Amino acid sequence: TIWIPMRIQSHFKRQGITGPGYRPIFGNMAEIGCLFEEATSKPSPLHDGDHDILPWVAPIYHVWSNMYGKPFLYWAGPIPRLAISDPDMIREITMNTGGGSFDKTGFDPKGKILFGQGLVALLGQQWTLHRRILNHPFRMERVKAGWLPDIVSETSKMLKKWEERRAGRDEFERIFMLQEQQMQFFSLAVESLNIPGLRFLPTKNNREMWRLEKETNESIRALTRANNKNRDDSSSLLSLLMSSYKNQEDEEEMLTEDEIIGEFRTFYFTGKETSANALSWALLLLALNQEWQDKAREEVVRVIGNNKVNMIIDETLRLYPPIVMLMRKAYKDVKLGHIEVPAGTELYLALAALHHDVHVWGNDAHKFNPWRFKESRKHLAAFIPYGLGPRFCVGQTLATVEMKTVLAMIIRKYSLAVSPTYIHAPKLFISLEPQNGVQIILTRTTL
Ligand code: HEM
Repeated sequence: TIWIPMRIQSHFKRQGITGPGYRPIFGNMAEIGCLFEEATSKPSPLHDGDHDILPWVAPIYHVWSNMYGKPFLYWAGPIPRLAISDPDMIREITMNTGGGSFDKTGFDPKGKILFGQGLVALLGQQWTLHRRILNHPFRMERVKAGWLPDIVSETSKMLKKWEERRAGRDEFERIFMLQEQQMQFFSLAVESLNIPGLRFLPTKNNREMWRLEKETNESIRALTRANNKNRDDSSSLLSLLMSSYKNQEDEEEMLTEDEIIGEFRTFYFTGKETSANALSWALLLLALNQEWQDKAREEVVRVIGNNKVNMIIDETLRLYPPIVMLMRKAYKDVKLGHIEVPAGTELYLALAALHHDVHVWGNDAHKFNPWRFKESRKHLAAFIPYGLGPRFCVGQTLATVEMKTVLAMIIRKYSLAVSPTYIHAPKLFISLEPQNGVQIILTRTTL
């Protein structure tokens, strides 16, 4: 806790990389806590359509990169973290994830309570097996045949609810609600200091988390069993997860019931939070930019391709990426550009900083300008809301189809304006969310 971190710190210093100094045992955890608290205590201004969100959603990156330059080194307890936003380095790390030098960081056991033991958390052989199976339900043809009708009918129901202002609740909504409560506890646990063994003690919060976990698992188990009886709906995610697949050696591979529950919990979080928040940001940006709303509505009504809707979604994901940073770890001593990175260093890939980098995107980097996506990509790793390399988002096609459909259905029917009660406060909760929601005034279009 003293000698090794000091040695690593000097190793980086010799290469010109500095940062907030190491403090024994706790590293920079106290400063990180303060920076986040300060960031979330005040709303973010939204002057002249300026969406510079870094001070709010990645305050440690914003403050320390200005103080120490890029990249810089900070300490998660006794673990060194190198914070990076250089697209070449990010490409090298993400493309080579799982290849021996870099991989995801071992998953924080606290995360299990939210994600279950699903794809996001797995490494090595187990990840390869799950990913091979899970690629199937998310292919475009499956998304169109299996998910799109549900997306359309659920969105119609939502629009009807907006009109009728009433809410129903079935088993799926119950699981979402349980997961949302779990997220509050998860966030508290992540913000608090990592005391080994604390998560096993029957504290009030831990007991509540265990109860929620048990209830969620039971609800999913009930769904699985019901699905087992009624297997004609072969396109549902659950049925596809319960099917077997042939691997390259022509052997049958199948997930166990517990593995299915783990993946299902992963998807409740990864599938819902990210896309729902991205859609909220897209609605806000459209409400703030009438001219783009009109362009998109015209496109949707006349069914003339969907380039502008795509561009709007990409620009939303650039300005407000639901996943603000990716974490990796160097498992061997590696050379990253000109930097020698010792094994055990964690790599904080500052995705939001990359998306807002004026050197990559120009002086209007913080402005909403979907036109920028008309041109071909500047750099493979300049725009990576879904990640890059082998661990890129398995649900990307589903998310894109879902967001396009929902957005198109909303703007076809309503014109949007930001409510005067809206307070702009982007917050990194687990994904990037509007801290106080997005209040929008909907007016029925005459179309
Ligand atoms: C706007 C919506 C979404 C965004 C921005 C997003 C973003 C991401 C990103 C950045 C990663 C890579 C994480 C890393 O490299 O460490 C990822 C992975 C993942 N995403 Fe998404 N995602 C979205 C929607 C979805 C949906 C709809 C699903 C499923 C229903 C999903 C399931 C997953 C899973 C399971 C992984 C882990 C993949 C693996 O490790 O092999 N995501 N997502």
